[in-house]
Amino acid sequence: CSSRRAILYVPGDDIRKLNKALSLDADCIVMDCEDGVATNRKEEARVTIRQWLDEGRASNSTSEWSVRVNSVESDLCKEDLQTVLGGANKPPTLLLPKVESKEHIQWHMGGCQKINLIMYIESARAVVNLPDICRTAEQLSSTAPLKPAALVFGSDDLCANLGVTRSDNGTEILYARQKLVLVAKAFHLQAIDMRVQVLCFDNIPDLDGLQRQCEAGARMGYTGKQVIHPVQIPIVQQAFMPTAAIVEWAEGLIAAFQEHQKLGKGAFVYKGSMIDMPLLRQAENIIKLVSSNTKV
Ligand SMILES: CC(=O)SCCNC(=O)CCNC(=O)[C@H](O)C(C)(C)COP(=O)(O)OP(=O)(O)OC[C@H]1O[C@@H](n2cnc3c(N)ncnc32)[C@H](O)[C@@H]1OP(=O)(O)O
Ligand SMILES: O=CC(=O)O
Ligand SMILES: [Mg+2]
Repeated sequence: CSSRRAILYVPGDDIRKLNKALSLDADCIVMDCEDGVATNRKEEARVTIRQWLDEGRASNSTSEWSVRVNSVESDLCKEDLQTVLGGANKPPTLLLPKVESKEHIQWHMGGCQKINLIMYIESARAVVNLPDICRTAEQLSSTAPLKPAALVFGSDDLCANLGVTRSDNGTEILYARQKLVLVAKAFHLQAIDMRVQVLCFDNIPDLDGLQRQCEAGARMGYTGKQVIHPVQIPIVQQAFMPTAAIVEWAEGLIAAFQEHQKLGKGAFVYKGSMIDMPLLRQAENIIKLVSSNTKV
């Protein structure tokens, strides 16, 4: 499956921004019913999203047009699901915020079309229960029309839940950020990183800061990031795409590895480094990442 590098939030009730998103190149567009939508606009958001799906408005877009519903514990989730999934044209991916326990994903949906499920981890309870949540999602996916696809690190809600004042690099929530990647990999889920908290000074987004945070996330094993503004999309997409030099290194390493295997050598030196099986796996990861990213 292709990985979602830049996932862009668009408030589901904001038709101007939805139209704008048609011209953008985000990997995944999240039509939001949750925190980007005012409480008195929730119905407007779900109805607008249903209309977009019914009319196939994004059918020519190369982005994945998905929907974030409200959390199971809000009073809004059931109605969101009924409206958003209650038509012939279903979104390919559903994002479920504030998943806290396995009980939150033990809910049912009608229909037989498989829908990707992206789960938000954004509270202390969710971080503690994370393996249990993923295991339950995996088990349910054999019978439910849901296919667990990714975990999102919801740093804003996590900070609010913990009472944390976050610095730019997020040291205060590093443990949770790393735990999410670890558990995601254990359950073959994509790990999608936190959004940058500070967007701008005088309305000029801090794109260098964004780039640095993407690179740090990529080093930790994240392969995508949440964004809220169009200018952030290309920075994120590029940061989560290996450079040509790295791809060349990986291809060369794989070829050299195969040659040395034929010679009966499991370890050898390539471009000044000792290479053995784990390095081959790293090189294969890079090639896999390139082929799973359809947009450049
Ligand atoms: C923690 C979380 O859960 S994050 C998710 C919840 N938050 C959100 O969804 C916020 C999403 N982002 C936004 O709503 C906006 O970017 C804001 C409110 C922060 C700023 O909006 P604006 O003041 O309109 O920004 P700005 O003037 O720089 O926008 C430039 C252009 O990009 C468009 N744009 C801005 N953000 C978005 C977006 N998220 N999606 C699509 N288009 C957008 C604007 O409509 C404008 O286009 P236009 O001139 O053709 O109308
Ligand atoms: O939903 C995202 C978050 O950071 O909270
Ligand atoms: Mg959140």
